[in-house]
Amino acid sequence: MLGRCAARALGALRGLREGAPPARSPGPSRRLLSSEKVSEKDHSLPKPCWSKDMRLLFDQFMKKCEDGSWIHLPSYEEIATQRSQDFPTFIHAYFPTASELINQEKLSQGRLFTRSFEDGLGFEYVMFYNDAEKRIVCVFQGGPHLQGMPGFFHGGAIATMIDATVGMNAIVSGGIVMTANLNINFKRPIPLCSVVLINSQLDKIEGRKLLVSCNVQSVDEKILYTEATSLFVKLNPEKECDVKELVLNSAPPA
Ligand SMILES: CCCCC/C=C\C/C=C\CCCCCCCC(=O)SCCNC(=O)CCNC(=O)[C@H](O)C(C)(C)COP(=O)(O)OP(=O)(O)OC[C@H]1O[C@@H](n2cnc3c(N)ncnc32)[C@H](O)[C@@H]1OP(=O)(O)O
Repeated sequence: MLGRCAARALGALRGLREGAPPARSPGPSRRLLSSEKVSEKDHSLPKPCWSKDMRLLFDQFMKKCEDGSWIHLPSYEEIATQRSQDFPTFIHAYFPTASELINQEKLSQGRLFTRSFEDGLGFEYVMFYNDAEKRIVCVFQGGPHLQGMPGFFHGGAIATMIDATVGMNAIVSGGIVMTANLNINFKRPIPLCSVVLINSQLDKIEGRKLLVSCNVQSVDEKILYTEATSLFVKLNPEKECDVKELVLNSAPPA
């Protein structure tokens, strides 16, 4: 049985994408621009650009999902709740001072950074969650536009995927969190366009703080490329209940 946070985060991930209507149609505070083209594609499913290693690992983990011990996490270009009319309310509740600085039009163009590249050129990845072990494994295939030193991934690209993986682990365990601290040891350079496994583990929850660690390994687990520890902090707990209800429970329009 999934915990409340995990169930809600998974609901938010799947939410509006499975045929369910949005909480309310976009109102004056959240009009879609004509230039907006949001793909509804679940990017965590096999694509022609995925390598043999990536497909093999995807199949292996999907097999592990059959008994329910692992869960495949879908992934879209924007989080489901971002389209809700209530999203600006959500932003304001959590970031009362910063919300004035956010341009609503630009917000409506927001895309998840890791899903904003053309297929195969940037971040191709799929995550699997094990609730009993509080683990998330990310199978990551980086594309040629993530180059740093010629022939290798840019450290910032690796940091991004680590943040996304440990961040997802913290979200499913803690709800709405932000990265407070991320420490990375780059031990070996990662060859460009290779597939790696990012193994993350929730180590501890101390009040609002969640500590998550991870390593990045080659698919045969023989090379340890990177190790990281992170601290996530749950946001604004006093306001969490009502805002979470508002944003995450997508009630159909009356
Ligand atoms: C909307 C619905 C969501 C559903 C999601 C569903 C799907 C998601 C799909 C995709 C998501 C992909 C995942 C991506 C993850 C990426 C995450 C990020 O990159 S976040 C961006 C980078 N981070 C930031 O910008 C954060 C900036 N910092 C802050 O906003 C604040 O500092 C804070 C982290 C929020 C903490 O501030 P706050 O006032 O709330 O807390 P305190 O300062 O009082 O601290 C609390 C506690 O923590 C300790 N702390 C804080 N910071 C640090 C630190 N850097 N190092 C060590 N300790 C720290 C502090 O000492 C306090 O401790 P204690 O209570 O013991 O005193």
